[in-house]
Amino acid sequence: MGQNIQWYPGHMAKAFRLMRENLSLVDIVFELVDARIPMSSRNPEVDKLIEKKPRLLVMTKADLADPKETAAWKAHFEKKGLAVAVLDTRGPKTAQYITKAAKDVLADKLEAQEAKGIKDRPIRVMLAGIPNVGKSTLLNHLVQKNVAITANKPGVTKKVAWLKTSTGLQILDSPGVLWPKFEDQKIGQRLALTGAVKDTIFAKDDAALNLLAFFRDYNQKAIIDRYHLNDDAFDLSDVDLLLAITAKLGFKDDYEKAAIRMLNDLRSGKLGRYTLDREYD
Ligand SMILES: Nc1nc2c(ncn2[C@@H]2O[C@H](COP(=O)(O)OP(=O)(O)OP(=O)(O)O)[C@@H](O)[C@H]2O)c(=O)[nH]1
Repeated sequence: MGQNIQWYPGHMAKAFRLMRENLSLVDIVFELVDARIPMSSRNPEVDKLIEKKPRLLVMTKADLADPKETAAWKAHFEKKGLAVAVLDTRGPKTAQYITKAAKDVLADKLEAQEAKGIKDRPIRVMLAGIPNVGKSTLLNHLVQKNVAITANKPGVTKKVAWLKTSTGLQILDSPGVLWPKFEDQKIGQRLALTGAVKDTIFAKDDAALNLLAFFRDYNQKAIIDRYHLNDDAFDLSDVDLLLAITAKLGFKDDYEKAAIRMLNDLRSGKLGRYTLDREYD
């Protein structure tokens, strides 16, 4: 994985096909979404793709998101019938927590297996999500000892690699990469602010102006404190505010440099916890 991917219809069709092929091999899909953008980081096609396969919606990066909003989103998804796990992926209890959540989703199936005398069969999992949502981090965290086991994929000679967790899961070595919804401008802006899409697609100063517009409604104090501005700084327009911050940072009139600093501050949590998606559809 690594670099963010630019999506074209051909890429999308291929990613879709790869996921669909592997779907029959697993018991459950972990659909990862970024807790700061639980709607914007979801793929519109995912319901159609996963269909009736058991699913756990995993909200990653919860340590960066606003806890009140995360709770509201969790309740919203649960109301729609989805099982939800909320994570700081790097937390010490991740493996136990996520395993229990998966077992809860599969409770009926596991009970039926037990009635037939099948015990301790591993639960096979596919991770799926848009770039940068935390798929590799979760995988690495779950699989502490890198024990890869391979098995023949039915019907094809290609081997499938499974990674074992200490908690009885087997995770498909290659996560499903889903594409975000670039078409909607508002969603594109939020993907850019959280770093989910390549920086080069967006003008940094536009992104910084979006950031300021968001904090104008959300939390002016976070900006005022971080950049040592006057209490009435938000009387300025977003553009003048960006210039004021540029000057405060000592960058003279290089507002692009200031914009980069602000985006880094936002993404690393230096402007506090925040959730950009706040309308529940
Ligand atoms: N703060 C925080 N950072 C996280 C969390 N999960 C992942 N990250 C960070 O997010 C970045 C992206 O994580 P990856 O695991 O590479 O994401 P990915 O989905 O595999 O990304 P692609 O390879 O682009 O598909 C990394 O810098 C991680 O350290 C989390 O729960 N909290």
